Amino acid sequence: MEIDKAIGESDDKRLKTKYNNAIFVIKRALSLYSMEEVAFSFNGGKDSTVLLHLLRAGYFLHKKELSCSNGGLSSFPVRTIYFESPSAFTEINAFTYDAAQTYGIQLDIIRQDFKSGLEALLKANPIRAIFLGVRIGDPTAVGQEQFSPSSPGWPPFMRVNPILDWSYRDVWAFLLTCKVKYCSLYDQGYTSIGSIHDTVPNALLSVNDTSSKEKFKPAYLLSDGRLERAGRVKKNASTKNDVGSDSQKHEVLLASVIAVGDEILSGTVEDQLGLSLCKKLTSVGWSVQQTSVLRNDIDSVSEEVDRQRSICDMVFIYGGVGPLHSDVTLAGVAKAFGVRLAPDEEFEEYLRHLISEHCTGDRNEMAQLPEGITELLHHEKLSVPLIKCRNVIVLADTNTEELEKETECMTELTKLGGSTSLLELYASRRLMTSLTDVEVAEPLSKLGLEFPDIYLGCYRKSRQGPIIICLKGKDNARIDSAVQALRKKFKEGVFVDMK
Ligand SMILES: Cc1cc2nc3c(=O)[nH]c(=O)nc-3n(C[C@H](O)[C@H](O)[C@H](O)COP(=O)(O)O)c2cc1C
Ligand SMILES: Nc1ncnc2c1ncn2[C@@H]1O[C@H](COP(=O)(O)OP(=O)(O)OP(=O)(O)O)[C@@H](O)[C@H]1O
Ligand SMILES: [Mg+2]
Repeated sequence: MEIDKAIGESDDKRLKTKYNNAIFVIKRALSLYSMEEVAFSFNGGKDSTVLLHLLRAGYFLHKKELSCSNGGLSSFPVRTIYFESPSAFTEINAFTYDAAQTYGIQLDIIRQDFKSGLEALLKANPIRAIFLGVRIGDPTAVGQEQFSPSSPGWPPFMRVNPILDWSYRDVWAFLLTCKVKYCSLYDQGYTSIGSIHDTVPNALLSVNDTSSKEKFKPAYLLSDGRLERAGRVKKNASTKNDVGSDSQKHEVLLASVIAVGDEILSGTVEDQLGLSLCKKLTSVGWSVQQTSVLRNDIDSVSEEVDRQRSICDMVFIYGGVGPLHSDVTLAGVAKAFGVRLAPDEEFEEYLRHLISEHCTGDRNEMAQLPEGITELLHHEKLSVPLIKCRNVIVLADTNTEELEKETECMTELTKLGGSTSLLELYASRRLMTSLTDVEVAEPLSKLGLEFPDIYLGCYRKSRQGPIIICLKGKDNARIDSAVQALRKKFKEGVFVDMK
């Protein structure tokens, strides 16, 4: 078996030890569970590529011990699952499919989020253990051991993590020693690969080059493995420029509003907060790009937050914040940023004042916030500070009065020169006209070209009713000039100012 041979012939003692330990875990799992009861979660990343070859070797050695191996390994009998996502890199997809073909893997493609996909998988198959390429430095590895039952709220299975104790260096030592193929992105400076929305090449591997295109060294040259996730950042400017070129032009900030609540989806509760928030954001000149309602489910939250934070300036999320089992919003936000939830002493102090007598146990679950990315924004009118995780604001409101107060404070914090533009104030004006849409269409689009920095919106309240034109921009003077220019295009008096 070529993998076992390559490691056997290597002089790297550390790698040999790591390999032997991982093989031990794999053989143990293969003797505890039958072939039908195990699965391998493979995603084409470097860690799962390591695991693929360890499993091939481990299976071979396991069979050999049972003396039923004929010495070869033409197909790989462990059920292999791949959660394919539209936001995966094409190179990752291509490598995953390619590896499956090369090593005779029957790949089960799942196009659902992890949790729902696993639920369906376990319902249809007798799977009891799943091999994962999780390593101790991963945010999701916290608290895990080589054999760890799935977390509460997840379908029941054993997570088997044979390379839990492997370092970044061990991973590359293995892949290079065994001379196995890995995804091409790792040769282009990517060191840990998430979705296309949150992954860029690791700047620590950047090569200064005179040509205009930035070049990167391969991943195995990263000297400090602790920084492997340095490329897991929001593609801040570039993503937003790509998707929201409109917003750049109009200089209007883009917002996304996310509600979390099974009861909203089932129609049990009417979502008033979303409506109020959209009104408030629009009134201060923001453009709400999308509103969405999600289930109380960590993966649903993290996937949506991940998507929205890359295309909007600010994401506002509410619902699912608190101590209940269904309160998964903060965990979802943490996961979207690839960090863990960790106790926040400052926040805990506020909560202690607020709910001290209701606190049970020695740990306040509500005081766990996304680690390293959370900023607490204080305002004297708020009993608990606002939670801001980069460009995601987590609102703890339960009704519109609370929301009103919180958004007021956000606006004030900005006026006072707060750390970030939260609800930056914009100028806006609305005009009403009884002209037909055909009459206003062309002059309006010309106006848009003359005033690219002004957002122009149009709507009518009924099919026959008057048309309302909204102008939004950074200052009143610019809006006034645009209104004047519009008026000049028509007879006097056809546009009436609205309050
Ligand atoms: C097969 C499988 C099982 C998982 N089981 C759990 C689990 O029990 N608990 C949990 O919190 N996350 C679980 N996850 C989610 C992972 O912890 C993690 O979010 C995922 O691997 C994505 O990592 P990334 O965001 O760094 O790409 C599981 C994922 C997969 C693919
Ligand atoms: N989309 C997916 N489909 C199947 N398994 C997955 C998926 N995403 C993650 N996993 C499992 O979780 C493990 C950890 O994921 P993680 O992203 O940390 O590592 P990786 O993708 O193997 O390597 P890298 O850190 O370079 O991205 C993977 O090795 C794999 O077992
Ligand atoms: Mg990955």
